Amino acid sequence: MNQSIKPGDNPDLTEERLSGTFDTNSMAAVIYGSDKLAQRRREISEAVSRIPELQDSKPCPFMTREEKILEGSRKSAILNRLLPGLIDLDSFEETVFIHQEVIGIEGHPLALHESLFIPPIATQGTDEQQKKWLGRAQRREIIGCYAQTELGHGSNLRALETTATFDISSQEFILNSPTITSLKWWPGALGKSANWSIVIANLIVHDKNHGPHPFMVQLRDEKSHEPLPGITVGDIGPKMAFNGADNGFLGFENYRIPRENMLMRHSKVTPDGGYIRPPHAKIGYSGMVRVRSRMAAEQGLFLAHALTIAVRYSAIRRQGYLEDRSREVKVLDYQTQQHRLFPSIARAYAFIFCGFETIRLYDQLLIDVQNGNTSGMADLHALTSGLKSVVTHQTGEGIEQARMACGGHGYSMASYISEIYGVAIGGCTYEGENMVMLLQLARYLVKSIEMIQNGKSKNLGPMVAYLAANESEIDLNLGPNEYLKVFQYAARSQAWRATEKFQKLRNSGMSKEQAWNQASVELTRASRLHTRLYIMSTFINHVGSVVDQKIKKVLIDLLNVHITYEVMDIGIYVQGLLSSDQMDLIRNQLYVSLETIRPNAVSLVDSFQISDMQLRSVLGRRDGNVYENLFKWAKSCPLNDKDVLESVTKYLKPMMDKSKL
Ligand SMILES: CC/C=C\C/C=C\C/C=C\C/C=C\C/C=C\C/C=C\CCC(=O)SCCNC(=O)CCNC(=O)[C@H](O)C(C)(C)COP(=O)(O)OP(=O)(O)OC[C@H]1O[C@@H](n2cnc3c(N)ncnc32)[C@H](O)[C@@H]1OP(=O)(O)O
Ligand SMILES: Cc1cc2nc3c(=O)[nH]c(=O)nc-3n(C[C@H](O)[C@H](O)[C@H](O)COP(=O)(O)OP(=O)(O)OC[C@H]3O[C@@H](n4cnc5c(N)ncnc54)[C@H](O)[C@@H]3O)c2cc1C
Repeated sequence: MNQSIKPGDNPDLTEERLSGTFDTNSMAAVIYGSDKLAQRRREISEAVSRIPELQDSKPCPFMTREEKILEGSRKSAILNRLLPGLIDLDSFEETVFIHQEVIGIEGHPLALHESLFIPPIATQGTDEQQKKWLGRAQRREIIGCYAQTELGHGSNLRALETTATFDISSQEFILNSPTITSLKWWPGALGKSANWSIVIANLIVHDKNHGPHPFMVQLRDEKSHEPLPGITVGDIGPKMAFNGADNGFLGFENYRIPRENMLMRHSKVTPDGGYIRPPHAKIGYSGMVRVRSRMAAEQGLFLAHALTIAVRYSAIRRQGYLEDRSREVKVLDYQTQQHRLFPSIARAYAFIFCGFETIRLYDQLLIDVQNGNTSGMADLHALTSGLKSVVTHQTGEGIEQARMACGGHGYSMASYISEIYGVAIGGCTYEGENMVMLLQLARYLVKSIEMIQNGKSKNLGPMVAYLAANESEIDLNLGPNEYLKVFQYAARSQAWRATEKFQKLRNSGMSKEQAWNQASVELTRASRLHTRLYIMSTFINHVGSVVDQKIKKVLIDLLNVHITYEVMDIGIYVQGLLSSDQMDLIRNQLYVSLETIRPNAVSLVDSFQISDMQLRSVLGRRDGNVYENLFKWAKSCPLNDKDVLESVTKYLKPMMDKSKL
């Protein structure tokens, strides 16, 4: 049963919901990992909807940037007061969820406090440092951000220029931004809101540069909020989206902090200027791995937002005819519309399933690292580097298709899809530019193939074991596991092709760096295929583990959309494996699977259970009453406050008057 049906809804949408074959609350439990977690989301949405001061003061598209920041701060402050009665304060998921519900996706002053400021203190701070700052941060007595990227460098962390020089005599670090390009640039909440920051700076002791390390740095006076002497700070200006956040710039001039402000759980500077190395050279990068490990689920949900809007709207939008000339059809009945939307629904489910898996893997790694075992770091770094890149890219594509699927109204901010798109595609850049991260995964793939070449296949981890197989024929009776083999073939042959290209260039006498650069397009292709294979295999395993038979049936239908679409999409890589007859068969299976999923399309997006408040879309309203509300929305546009604007009285009217003879 679809739990979204209510009296007064658009009958076309009710019809869709009645045709669903499964219970949407049960599907939500599978999406979010348990009935309890799904139920908590519903309870929080319900509780928030009853609190008048948490409602939007006006639609976000009608707000200026200053109003967005003000509104985000107003709601953050109210939430901080109300949170203990609304959520489990120890749950990061609930904290993120309630902020997104109440404030939305356009960013706010605390958006990075929970995800980038608190975690480094908790994982890289010593027990004393945690005692000093963690409680204050959690109670929000201080607001923090994460300042790593600089005007001149974001990707290449080795080239960061900010310095933290240890002064033994005063037992302080002296922070400096020696050049214009060394200004910190981009950190969210830095511009106007944060008064503390984790700052990544090159640690210099006795004239030796030990590379980037994290420091706790106070930026603003805790009473006046004025920048402290030696600090230059401000907002970097409007962005493509995410304008409720104040991304900022930051410079230091001989700014001193106590020795105890370097986060010293792993690397240490002793009072006499001794340097103690961390147990793994890249342990300081683990905050980034944490965020990347959460991005697949986060992005899957961005895609889910856009699809909820586009699928619901496509079910109430009637345009053109099929057989019956007496009534126009729902645009959702067109095969092209289904082909545009349904594979993305499948991807959204796949990304969320994968995303919860990588969050679990990260949590396990954290425990291992705290116990001194860093052996899993390289694997998770490679996995999350590829996953964040593929998922953000495909999410962006899917959201843009969802916008176009809504025709003209998709282009209006009333659909809200452009904001979702703008925020989501930021993910292609932040936490590691996608190409750069694909190349990180490629290093891992090349190393794996080199192990095979050196006769050490048995040392390969489970995620790359397929690289050593030798599949060259596929059974025509294609089930999920055969599709997986097709994908393995594609990923494997591309990984070998790219590696061999790199090796050939090396053998021709080229330097490692040049050879890598000349092979890099092929290498990024290998990384994408490897990651898409991982997503597919996680999806298959997840569906296999579902117990509720009605849910399992529809997930198998969705999986069929996914695997057929994905294999068609990589046709060029499987030409040596599949005949044109086999490709035709797969193409037809895709069309059949689109038809099979059609009656459940609305129920599948309803199962994401994204409330109207969170969706902030006139087109995507749960009740489907779009047209009257679009008219209401347009009338409430501030431009319509007056019939005759100054633009007319001051310029257009005099121009027209002058033109009259
Ligand atoms: C309360 C409110 C809560 C929630 C808010 C609610 C609603 C919000 C709604 C929506 C949110 C939406 C959007 C969010 C908005 C904003 C964005 C958020 C965050 C963005 C933050 C940032 O962007 S922070 C900056 C991130 N920067 C980067 O990612 C930089 C990328 N570069 C790098 O990571 C590195 O430079 C590098 C990895 C590319 C290269 O590093 P390096 O040169 O040092 O290494 P090498 O390439 O030489 O590699 C050497 C070997 O090291 C291995 N390696 C590298 N990294 C790691 C690692 N992390 N772990 C393990 N191993 C690693 C590498 O593989 C090499 O190994 P070899 O064996 O091959 O030698
Ligand atoms: C919305 C948003 C929020 C952000 N929030 C934060 C934050 O809170 N804190 C923070 O510190 N930073 C933040 N950032 C910054 C972000 O992390 C960086 O912008 C990102 O890591 C990319 O670095 P870059 O800007 O230097 O890109 P560049 O590296 O300059 O990328 C430009 C081009 O060069 C290519 N390129 C670069 N290096 C290589 C290479 N080795 N091989 C091949 N191609 C390469 C890239 O692929 C890209 O096409 C944020 C950015 C955005 C957009």
